[in-house]
Amino acid sequence: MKIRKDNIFTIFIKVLPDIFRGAPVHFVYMNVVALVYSVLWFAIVPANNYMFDTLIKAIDKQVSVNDAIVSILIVFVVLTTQHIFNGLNAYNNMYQYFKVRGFLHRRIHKKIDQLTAIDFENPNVLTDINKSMNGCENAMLLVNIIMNMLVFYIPQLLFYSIYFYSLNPYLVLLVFLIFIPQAISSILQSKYHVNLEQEIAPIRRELDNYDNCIVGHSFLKETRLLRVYGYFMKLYKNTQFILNHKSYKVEKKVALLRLYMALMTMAGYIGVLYILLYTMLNGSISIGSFGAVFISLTSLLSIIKEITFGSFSTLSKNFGTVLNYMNHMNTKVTEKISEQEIDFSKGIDIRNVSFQYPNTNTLAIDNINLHIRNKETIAIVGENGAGKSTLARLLLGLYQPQRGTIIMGSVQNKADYPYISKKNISAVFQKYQRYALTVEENIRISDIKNNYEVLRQLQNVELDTSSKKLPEGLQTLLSREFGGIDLSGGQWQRLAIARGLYRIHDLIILDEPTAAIDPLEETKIFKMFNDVSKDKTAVIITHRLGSAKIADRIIVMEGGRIVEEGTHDTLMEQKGKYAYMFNEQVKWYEHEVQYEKN
Ligand SMILES: Nc1ncnc2c1ncn2[C@@H]1O[C@H](COP(=O)(O)OP(=O)(O)OP(=O)(O)O)[C@@H](O)[C@H]1O
Repeated sequence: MKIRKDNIFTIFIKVLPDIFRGAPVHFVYMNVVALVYSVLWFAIVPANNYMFDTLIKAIDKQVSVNDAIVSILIVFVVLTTQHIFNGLNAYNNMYQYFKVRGFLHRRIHKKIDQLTAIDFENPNVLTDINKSMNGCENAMLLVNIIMNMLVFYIPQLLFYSIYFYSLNPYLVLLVFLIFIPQAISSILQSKYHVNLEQEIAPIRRELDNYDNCIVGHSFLKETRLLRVYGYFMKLYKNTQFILNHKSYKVEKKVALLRLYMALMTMAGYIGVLYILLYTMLNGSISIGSFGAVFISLTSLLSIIKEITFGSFSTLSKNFGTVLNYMNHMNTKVTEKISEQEIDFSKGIDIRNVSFQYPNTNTLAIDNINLHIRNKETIAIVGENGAGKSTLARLLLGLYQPQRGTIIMGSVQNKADYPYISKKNISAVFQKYQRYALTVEENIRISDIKNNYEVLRQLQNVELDTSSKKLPEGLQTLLSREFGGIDLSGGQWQRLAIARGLYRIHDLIILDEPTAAIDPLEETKIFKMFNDVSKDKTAVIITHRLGSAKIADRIIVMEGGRIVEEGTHDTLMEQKGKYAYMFNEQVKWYEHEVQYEKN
């Protein structure tokens, strides 16, 4: 749900509970301190008034020197207490900022966790996430600024108004005339900045992407080797130019607006001084009152400036990102039913399943029908882009098919069916993750509470755990960035497979996790995998057809469809696509062996 029509105050009401919940006691304490500070801030005006009048009377000997000293002391005490509360205020703001920021970040992460895998294939969702991270801190700022208005600035204006009214009612009118142009300016600025934020958020994400390509650790080796620094730098510069150009245009408009409004404020200021002088000269107010008001005018003007140029301008600049935060928190998430154990005794039924990625116009999976028997090992083969990984993700329930149903026991995966986390499913992906954790944590990450046989899984995948390779055994940290060691690509893949096997499962999917392992080793791993998965349902996706032979059945995919299926022998007899691909691979290996011999 996109929030479009909200204004600063309705958004304030909506985000207030979030900010309050982040640090409730502190929120109350902070605002009480700000209110007391507000009273003290104003108290200097009557204190000055009293001091000036007493000093003038002391010169005329109407009061004693002691009275004069007391009047100065009063000003001194008010000023000192003001400073103390100012410090308290600053400290409170800082403390509350860190506490609430942590709380809001956790909320955003929780929300992201509720999104489904397919949401992440949608660029708009990625943009929203990026924008909401900016927005959450600004949501905090928005609440703090408005609360500050309510407990500090508005009481100030009220005190000043009463005081000025008591001197001359016209003074109040003029003060508000100073304020109005500033308020109009702030509303307009807010509008400009909201529009700007909506426009530049995708550009900023693009810029971050190029930035990552230039300085990101994972890109470094490839970008250095390919010498593409210049290429990305050019893209970065162009995008930055567009971003800056759009921002400059809006900032220029805002600067002009502020200039006009500042001129109007100055006119009002001169008006107030004129009335004051006139009122003093006709004897309606004392010299002390004139002095106190004259000094307080500077203070009042700084308050109005702070409200409009400072607080309101910050608010208006960042208002757009707060809307993004709200939009993200209001994103409709697929209804999630807590974890369930799936009954695979009747196998898996894939019925008329079709699937299309967001923002594409072709089907990645095109009307697939397949029954996978319980404890069967299926190999899925096919050329790049045939739909193998997409089918795997549908089986895992990461994506929901737009048409058709996948039935696993009592659970169905189909459009608009509630999302269910599955307890007894495991997988190893093509792009598995390399966690900067210890070896043991890398394996146990999905089930950290239980201590199954980590070592056995490492032996299964034949990962060398000797002290030469892993100086601290299972507790060896795998990350150079944090002072640990790194593994080779093949070793990381073995570790990822061990992680997949470690998770208790009845269905396991290996989506080509063996690309960095040589063909002979891969066959060995698949044989081992076949042994340990005898009583499990297993799906293996591979490009090396020699490895597919170990499966009970081979599925050949092309253009999102199943074009052949059977055992290795029956498929070879059919002399179709599989036989062709297999023979081509054999020829290639024979050629490689011959080449090695020569
Ligand atoms: N995130 C995505 N967004 C849009 N289209 C996608 C996305 N991922 C895959 N596709 C498209 O869906 C089709 C199937 O892709 P898929 O990754 O399932 O193929 P595959 O058989 O696993 O390929 P490979 O062997 O190269 O891994 C392809 O046409 C691909 O371009």
